[in-house]
Amino acid sequence: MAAVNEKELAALSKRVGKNLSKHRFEHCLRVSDYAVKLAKQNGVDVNQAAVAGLVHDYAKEVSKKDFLKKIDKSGLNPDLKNWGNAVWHGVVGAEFIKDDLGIDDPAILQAVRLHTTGGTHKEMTGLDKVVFMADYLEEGRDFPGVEEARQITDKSLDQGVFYQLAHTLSFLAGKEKVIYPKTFEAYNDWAMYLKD
Ligand SMILES: Nc1ncnc2c1ncn2[C@@H]1O[C@H](COP(=O)(O)OP(=O)(O)O)[C@@H](O)[C@H]1O
Repeated sequence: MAAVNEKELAALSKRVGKNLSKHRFEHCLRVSDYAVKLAKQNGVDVNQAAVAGLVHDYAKEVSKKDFLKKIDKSGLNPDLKNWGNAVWHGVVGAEFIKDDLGIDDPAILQAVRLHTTGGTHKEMTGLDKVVFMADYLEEGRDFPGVEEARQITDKSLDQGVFYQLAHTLSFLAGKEKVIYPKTFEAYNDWAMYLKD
């Protein structure tokens, strides 16, 4: 991707901020910063990391009605309609980012699509992993184990991805929540990949 200068990033940031509450926007700014840090550590394009981190939750506050409309308009799999905001804001959110913000870099859009669910080790690019982990580890996060997760990720981005998948599955199951199957598939794939 062409380099994004400070001015372009500031303009994008303003547009993202208009679509989000203050606390959500501040999370996006921190995810962007953490994504840049992880990108530098892992030889990933820093511009793409900054932009993908900034926009990853752009659609987080979109209404159910507008998500359902977008699924139809963008020709996405109608099965998505059976899910909710947790899945939509990434998978369908990428369509809002393309249509409203004019971001058409497929690498950035994919990182947004995968930022909640993760994906298999073959599917996830360095950028996808950086954004997935930055969302989990940004400086405002304070769940038990976050420091351990940061240390693991500093040593190995792949181990960080696996840690997050395992802990998110266990967290959601502990709360008896519905879990999007892609995350199970991703977990099994990473377990086989890293443990063999
Ligand atoms: N595989 C999954 N299936 C269903 N819900 C999930 C899954 N993974 C995460 N979630 C939940 O979706 C919500 C959004 O998560 P996430 O996208 O990681 O946060 P953010 O909104 O900061 O980007 C959280 O409540 C999280 O617990």
